[in-house]
Amino acid sequence: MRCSSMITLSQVDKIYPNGTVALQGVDLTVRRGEFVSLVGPSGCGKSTVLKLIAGLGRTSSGEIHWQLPEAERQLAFVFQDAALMPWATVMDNVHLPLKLKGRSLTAARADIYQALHLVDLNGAEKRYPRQLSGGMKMRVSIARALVTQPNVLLMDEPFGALDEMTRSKLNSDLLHLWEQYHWTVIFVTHNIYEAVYLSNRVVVMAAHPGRIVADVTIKAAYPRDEAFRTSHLFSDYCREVLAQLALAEDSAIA
Ligand SMILES: Nc1ncnc2c1ncn2[C@@H]1O[C@H](COP(=O)(O)OP(=O)(O)OP(=O)(O)O)[C@@H](O)[C@H]1O
Repeated sequence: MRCSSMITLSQVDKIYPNGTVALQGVDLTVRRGEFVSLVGPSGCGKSTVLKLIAGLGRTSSGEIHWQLPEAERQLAFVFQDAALMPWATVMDNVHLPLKLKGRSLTAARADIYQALHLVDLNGAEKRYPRQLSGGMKMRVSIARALVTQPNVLLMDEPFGALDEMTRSKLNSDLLHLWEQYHWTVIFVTHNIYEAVYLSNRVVVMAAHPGRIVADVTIKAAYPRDEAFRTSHLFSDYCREVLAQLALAEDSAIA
C-alpha cells in the first residue's frame, strides 16, 4: 500500500549562513513505501533536501512533517562514496552502526550475515575494502544501511561512481530488495534512466534558487526488468523527464 504520507515538506526554504539560497518554497510529499528520485542540475539542492529530511541541518523556514513518531523512524543514509573504514573488515564495517548503538559483534553477528546475504556478499566478511571492487564496496555500504532495518532509505547518488554494468545490476538488486522490504526510498541521481527505471515518481528540481519544477509519476508495474528498460513506455518517460530537465536548466539561466 502506498497511500499514507510518510514525509511532507511544506514551503521549505534553506538559506546557508553564507547567503546561498539552496531551497525556496519546496513542497514535497513522499508516501509510505514509495520510491522517489530527485533529479536536477548540479547545485539545485537535491542533497540539501536529503540532509534536511535526515535531520542534518534545519530548515530556514517551512516545515518537515513526519507521519511516524521519532521513536519509530529508522533512517539510513547511503552516499556515493561508500565511505568504508579501510582498516576494518567487511564484517566490522557493517557492524559499525550497531556498535554505535552498543551492540557487540557477537550479538549483532546474525544480523550482519543477514545484511551481507541480502546484498549478495556471502563469504566476503573477512575481506578488507582494498580487496573489493567498486560495486562490492557499494554493496557493503548498502549492507551497513540495511543492518539497521531502516524504514526510510536516503540515497545520495549511490551508484554515480560505478560503471554502467555494475550500476545496472545494483539497480535491479536494489529494486528487488525494495519490493521485498517496502522501504520508503528517496534517491538522488544525475542519471534519468536510472531514475525512471527505479522510481514511482521522478521529481525534477531547478537551481538558483533550488526548487521543484516537475513531478513525473512513472506508471509502470513492478517488478521492472530488462523488458521495461527497452520498452517504448520507458523511453517515453525518459524523454518526458529530459524535457522537464531542459526546462529546469533554461529557467535557471533566465
Ligand atoms: N554547507 C553549505 N554552505 C553553503 N552553501 C552550501 C552548503 N551546502 C550546499 N551549499 C550550496 O547550496 C546549493 C545546493 O547544494 P546541494 O549540494 O544541495 O545541491 P545538489 O543538487 O545536491 O548538487 P550536486 O548535484 O552538485 O551534488 C549549492 O549552491 C551549494 O553550493
